[in-house]
Amino acid sequence: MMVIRPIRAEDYAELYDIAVESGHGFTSLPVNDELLQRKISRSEASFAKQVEKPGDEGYLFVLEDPQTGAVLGTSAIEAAVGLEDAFYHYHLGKVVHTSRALGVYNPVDILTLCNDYTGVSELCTLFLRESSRKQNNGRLLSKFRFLFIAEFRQRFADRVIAEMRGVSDEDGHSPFWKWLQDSFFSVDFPTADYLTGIGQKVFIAELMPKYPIYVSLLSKDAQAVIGKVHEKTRPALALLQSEGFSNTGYVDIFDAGPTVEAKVEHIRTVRGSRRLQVQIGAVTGGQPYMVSNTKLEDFRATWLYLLPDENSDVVIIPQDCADLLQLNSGDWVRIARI
Ligand SMILES: CC(C)(COP(=O)(O)OP(=O)(O)OC[C@H]1O[C@@H](n2cnc3c(N)ncnc32)[C@H](O)[C@@H]1OP(=O)(O)O)[C@@H](O)C(=O)NCCC(=O)NCCSC(=O)CCC(=O)O
Ligand SMILES: NC(=[NH2+])NCCC[C@H](N)C(=O)O
Repeated sequence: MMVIRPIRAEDYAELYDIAVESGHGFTSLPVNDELLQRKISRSEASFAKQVEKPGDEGYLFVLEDPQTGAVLGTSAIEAAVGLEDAFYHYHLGKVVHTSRALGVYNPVDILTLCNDYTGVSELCTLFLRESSRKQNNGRLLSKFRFLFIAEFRQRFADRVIAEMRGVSDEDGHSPFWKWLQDSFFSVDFPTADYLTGIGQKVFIAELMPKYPIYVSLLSKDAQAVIGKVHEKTRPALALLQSEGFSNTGYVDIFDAGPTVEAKVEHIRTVRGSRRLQVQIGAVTGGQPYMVSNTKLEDFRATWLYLLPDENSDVVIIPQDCADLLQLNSGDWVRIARI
């Protein structure tokens, strides 16, 4: 059994290793000591804070192997984006150029710079170390966040997005950025992505093309990757799609990776989750479920086989799981199918 828990200061060295492993285009984990330290302390403060509505909180979790204490992956939720500084996207829209007299009808795609997602919650920083990409680790690391959101609903907005990493190669070359770089910026993609990750985003407003861009005027290579995800990000996208997330035309301004969104009330795990009271005992058979306790700073989640009764508010949890999630008989848990 693996366990999800809030990140702690002692996890710094492992978070640093994960930042290195996550590679180019992984905006939220730049390889920068001070920034990674700050991410941990901001997360600790967010879990400790009294919150009535979403603000500048960032909740960063890790997946731990309780047998060894090793940190196997990370997963995070930003309560509300774009409240401190502007949060940009391109929106892929259409205009129709038509002339009845000439019998011409030309629908064309355009990209428009916008801040439409200001104030929404964001899922981010999903990373599982290669050797742990097995069993339900990846599913748990992505989906437990919906148990947390359902449990602490007032801490999040009504809409949730995730920016999926777009196409770039091993050396950090992005076909979409290449076009922007040649025409408007002079820095390379890893530099632009790094500056964004450490919060130095002013250059975007200063240098980004302000007027809508006709997609047909971009290089063919740039056009080909609009709305496409990085090969290694396909499983992350599949997991969110299975929860009902979809793309409505918004793409990343640097690598044109798709942003997906869902209303909290429509997210499959949020809708299907149940709050039940714990009875400790043996479980044989059953179905795979995610389970979390209902604590904030001591939040814990895992997955295991359970046999919840549709008509009862009580669920039987085995002792080892109760220990892992810090549960006693009579405590409340939230469960959902994984
Ligand atoms: C995302 C994870 C954690 C997922 O873990 P695993 O790879 O073990 O997942 P998995 O269980 O094997 O696969 C999850 C689901 O994706 C499907 N799947 C696997 N490979 C696929 C592919 N090439 N194309 C389409 N679907 C694919 C599987 O069938 C499965 O669905 P079924 O179970 O239905 O069969 C990992 O791949 C990872 O760390 N990737 C690299 C980092 C990364 O790019 N992270 C996302 C950045 S973007 C971000 O962070 C924002 C998004 C977010 O926070 O959620
Ligand atoms: N299009 C992008 N590169 N967006 C960033 C993707 C990575 C991921 N959302 C993160 O937390 O960093």
